[in-house]
Amino acid sequence: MDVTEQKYFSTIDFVLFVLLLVASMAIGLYYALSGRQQRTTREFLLADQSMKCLPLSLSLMATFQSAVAIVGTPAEVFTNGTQYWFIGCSYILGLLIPAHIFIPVFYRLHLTSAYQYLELRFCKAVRICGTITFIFQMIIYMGVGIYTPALALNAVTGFHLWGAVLATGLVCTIYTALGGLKAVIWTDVFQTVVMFAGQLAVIIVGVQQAGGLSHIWRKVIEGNRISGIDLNPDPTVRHTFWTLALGGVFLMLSLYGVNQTQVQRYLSSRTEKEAVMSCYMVFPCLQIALGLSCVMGLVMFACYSDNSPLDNQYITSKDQMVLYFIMDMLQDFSGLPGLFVACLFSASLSTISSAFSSLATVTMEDLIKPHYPSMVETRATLLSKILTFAYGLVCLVMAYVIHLMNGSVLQVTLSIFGMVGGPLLGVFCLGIFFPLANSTGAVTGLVAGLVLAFWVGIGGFVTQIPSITTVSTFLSHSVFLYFSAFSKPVGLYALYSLSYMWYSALNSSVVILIGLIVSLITGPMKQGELVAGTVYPLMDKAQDLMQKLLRPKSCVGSREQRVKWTHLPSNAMLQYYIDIHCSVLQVLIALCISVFPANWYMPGTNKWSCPNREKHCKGGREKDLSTIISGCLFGAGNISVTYNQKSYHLLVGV
Ligand SMILES: O=C(O)CCCC[C@@H]1SC[C@@H]2NC(=O)N[C@@H]21
Ligand code: NA
Repeated sequence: MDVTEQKYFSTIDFVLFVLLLVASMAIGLYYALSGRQQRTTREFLLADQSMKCLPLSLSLMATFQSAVAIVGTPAEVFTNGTQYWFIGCSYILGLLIPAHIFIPVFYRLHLTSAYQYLELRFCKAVRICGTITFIFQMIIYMGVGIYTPALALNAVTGFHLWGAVLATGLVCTIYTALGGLKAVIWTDVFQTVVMFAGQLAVIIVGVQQAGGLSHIWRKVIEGNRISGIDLNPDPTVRHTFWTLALGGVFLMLSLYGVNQTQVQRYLSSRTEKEAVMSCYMVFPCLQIALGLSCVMGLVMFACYSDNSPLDNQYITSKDQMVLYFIMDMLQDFSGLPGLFVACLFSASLSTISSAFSSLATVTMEDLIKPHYPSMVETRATLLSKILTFAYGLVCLVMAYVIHLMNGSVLQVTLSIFGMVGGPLLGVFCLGIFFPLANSTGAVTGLVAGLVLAFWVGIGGFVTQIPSITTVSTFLSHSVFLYFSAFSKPVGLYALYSLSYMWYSALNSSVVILIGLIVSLITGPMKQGELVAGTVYPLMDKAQDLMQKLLRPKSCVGSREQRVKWTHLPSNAMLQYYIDIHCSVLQVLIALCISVFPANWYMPGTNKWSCPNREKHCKGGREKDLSTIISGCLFGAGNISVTYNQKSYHLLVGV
């Protein structure tokens, strides 16, 4: 970044940033000194199982909303348009399945660590593999999480890079190590408020600075940044409706279904019902967070579409775009840059603190306690605190490693989730949905899934690097050039060019497939061998649901079966909630289809019609029959309200 363009922090900006760190530390210390001073592991690691659904839902959302999303999503929208916004469609199934399948299974087994489930269902080896895989995933993720905001801040305001990393890392480690999960959850709540406030303030002022909504809308339409629904089924296309809405479901399940950081929060809630409700309440929070960062990307595009700071070399990577936008457009509003930086670091702190506490929990519960069963509580808690501190230092080292890599932080992060979280999701699904799966199958599947994941993930990464350094990449590159002559990557290159949004789906499916095959070969589990409660009766539940749908009057299933599963939110409300969600989604999709210009994939003709880029395409906007049908299908939102056992269907055709 050239010196003339260097922007500096005003005093009030700096004060706001320091205030955030002090407030976070204060909340952490409050919980360290209040209550029973975090004396037992149940209190330190599970917040005494006293959490209510509101703070839980904000903490659940904050955990996987780090500076990566705050910086990476606007950069994604600025560069590629709003296609990424469709990942919001994956939040419905991505939260409903955890709420009604994973939470009931984990909560009723009274676990502390999600990986205890793997020992109950399979054996200790599977649990250890799962724990180590999780530790690996979260250490990398923490590195990205702590490095991203410091890098962005340094690049634009000259703020000392490692000073910011150290400040964040130390503050976070101290309040997490002292205050435990309760401190982490309440600081997450505070930091979520700062995150939303910061983004909203910047958008409001940014819209005004960019010349108002109508001007922004015109620039964005001209720049074709409002991407409609891209129904292209090709899995190698980076972002399509399918890679985001479907591939995204697997990504969400790996995070909100089986990731220890979230499972620990579900287990820290007072009752199972509170945990389910907190999962439901995450949905609007995630949609707001996604919407705010996408809108910020559009506002940025309206400001810089004709003179992008990337082109004039003011910044080196597109992930610095957001900070540049803040310092360039909002420089005169002293305090606003400071508020946004506080928002950025809130995102970072809330994620890293959650990662620390979950890492300390699994290390304690899965790797240490089994070897020292007679360890007294106070020593175990002290050890957990020391572990938290140790992970803090590991995180700083990881930040340096990330410093050496380069590339879009959002894509790197989601790829890591897919490569590591995907196989973990697979082994949990193998255990929960397939009673015949045995331990050999689980271990083989997990290892095979991880090997494939890294092969495809790194292969995909390598084949995208333009600079050819070693012979092997040279070979792969020249081979790639050879294949690309056919305009469609084939064989290995089809695998390498798979969209990173499919990694979670591919890897979890491979783990399940291999796990089942190996289990069948080595002798499947007998029904009697299963530990009660470790398998979700998918078939009976599906049968129940079908019967309920077909015969709404009669209450299906025997009394104890209904008791077993119906203490979740009452069926009527649940039914209502699900219907409203699906209907709203369908109407939304129909609106997108009918309102926004879209690239239509003409199945069978391998042709595209691109409506508002007349200059490029011949025939203007012709929509083929299948698209119209899909539009109507999506459009017919059927809002069915179930009220005291009678259901009223309101057919909304768009
Ligand atoms: O921001 C991060 O730290 C990670 C990137 C976002 C992770 C996924 S994307 C889908 C879901 N929505 C979120 O806000 N986070 C998760
Ligand atoms: Na966060």
